[in-house]
Amino acid sequence: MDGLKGYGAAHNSGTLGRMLRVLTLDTVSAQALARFPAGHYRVGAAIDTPDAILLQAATLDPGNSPASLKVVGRIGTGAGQVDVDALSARGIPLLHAPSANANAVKELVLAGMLMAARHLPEALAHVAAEAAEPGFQQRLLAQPLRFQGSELAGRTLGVVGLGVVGVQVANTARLLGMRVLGLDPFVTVEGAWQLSAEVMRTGSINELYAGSDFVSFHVPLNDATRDLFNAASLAHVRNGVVLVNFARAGVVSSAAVREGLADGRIGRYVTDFPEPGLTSLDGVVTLPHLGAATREAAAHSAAMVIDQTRDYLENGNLVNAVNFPGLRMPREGRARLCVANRNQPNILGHLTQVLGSAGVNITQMRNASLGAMAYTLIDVDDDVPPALPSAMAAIDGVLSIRVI
Ligand SMILES: NC(=O)c1ccc[n+]([C@@H]2O[C@H](COP(=O)([O-])OP(=O)(O)OC[C@H]3O[C@@H](n4cnc5c(N)ncnc54)[C@H](O)[C@@H]3O)[C@@H](O)[C@H]2O)c1
Ligand SMILES: O=C(O)CC[C@@H](O)C(=O)O
Repeated sequence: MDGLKGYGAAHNSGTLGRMLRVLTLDTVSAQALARFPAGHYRVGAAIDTPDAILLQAATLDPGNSPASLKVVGRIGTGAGQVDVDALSARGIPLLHAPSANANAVKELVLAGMLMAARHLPEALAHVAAEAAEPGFQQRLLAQPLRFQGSELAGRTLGVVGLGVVGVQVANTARLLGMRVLGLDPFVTVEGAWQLSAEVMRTGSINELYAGSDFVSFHVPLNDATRDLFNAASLAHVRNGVVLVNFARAGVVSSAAVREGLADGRIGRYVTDFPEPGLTSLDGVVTLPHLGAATREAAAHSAAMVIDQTRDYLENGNLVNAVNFPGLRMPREGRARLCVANRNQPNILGHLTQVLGSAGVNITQMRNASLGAMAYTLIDVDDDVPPALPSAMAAIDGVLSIRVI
């Protein structure tokens, strides 16, 4: 049976009139879970027929998940181990917390720059090696300039990608007295508003390389950004540049890093992603993907995802979905219809026709699309007749429908 489009499955009449059920597949802090009001939600690791699933690293096979499921919240950034296409096909949004870890990443990027500028990995290794032998204090203190480094203030940082992390890195580097060059051909209005006016825009990535002592990458990995830094980039960098990569391993070509380190055009490569053939090289500082690994990022992320999950279940509002557009509408009227559908012609026409035929008057309506997916909120003045949701669910392209 296609329980997903049927009235009794994807349609959830009277969401607020009954206890909502949230299954947690990973540990979520009790403090964050307290954001679900106890009188209205049952939350736990052994909840059957859940309305929502919360997870962080757990794998979710949407094909095997319950018909009652209406939304999945991922405590983190991006889809993690979730099959997004399979969720989309069921009209189920996957919510995440894209900005919750930005401060954590920014702080570690700065730590990475300081590690490189002050030769901290070598200094720490030296202390550890010396400490095994007697008299180490005198020997260590007798060589104050052995690890002489340079300060960040006065140096130039190039930031590639001015999204939530890149903007924070750029702004904080300015506060530390660095000159900052930025590049992002697709910067959002929000990103531009957040960015310090003292960050200088560059016209091309090679111009950014040519002017920077440090280059930090903050772009997503996709076909356009794979090997964004490559062998040809080496011709443009300042001699001894420090490359910082907390984005994804594939954004910086490991072959180009090896070549640049060998002839000194790259002074250091600081990365959050261990890679065979790179991690053991002199000049490479590798962290084990620690960028977002703070208690604060986990707490912000859980709080954001829980609030968004509640807003979706209680009001149908969609905020930070990986697979559906954002859409919010203040509540009006007696009931709200929430329709997830494919982005194809005339679905709205069919929906309004079904409503009109049932004599139900629309108070207000909003629709938005993202790629192949669309989402529609319809507030109505009248009670929704019991047969109406199944009539809507039968429209070609409608993936799920709820009445709340
Ligand atoms: N190390 C970690 O733990 C960690 C944590 C969070 C994010 N990340 C990585 O960092 C990346 C950036 O994170 P974010 O939250 O700032 O993402 P974001 O989506 O807010 O920002 C990415 C920015 O890159 C820009 N961009 C895309 N293609 C570009 C190109 N070719 N040149 C220049 N700019 C380009 C986009 O316009 C956007 O502004 C993520 O995609 C992820 O891969 C890593
Ligand atoms: O949320 C996550 O799983 C990690 C997010 C972050 O570390 C990333 O690398 O994008």
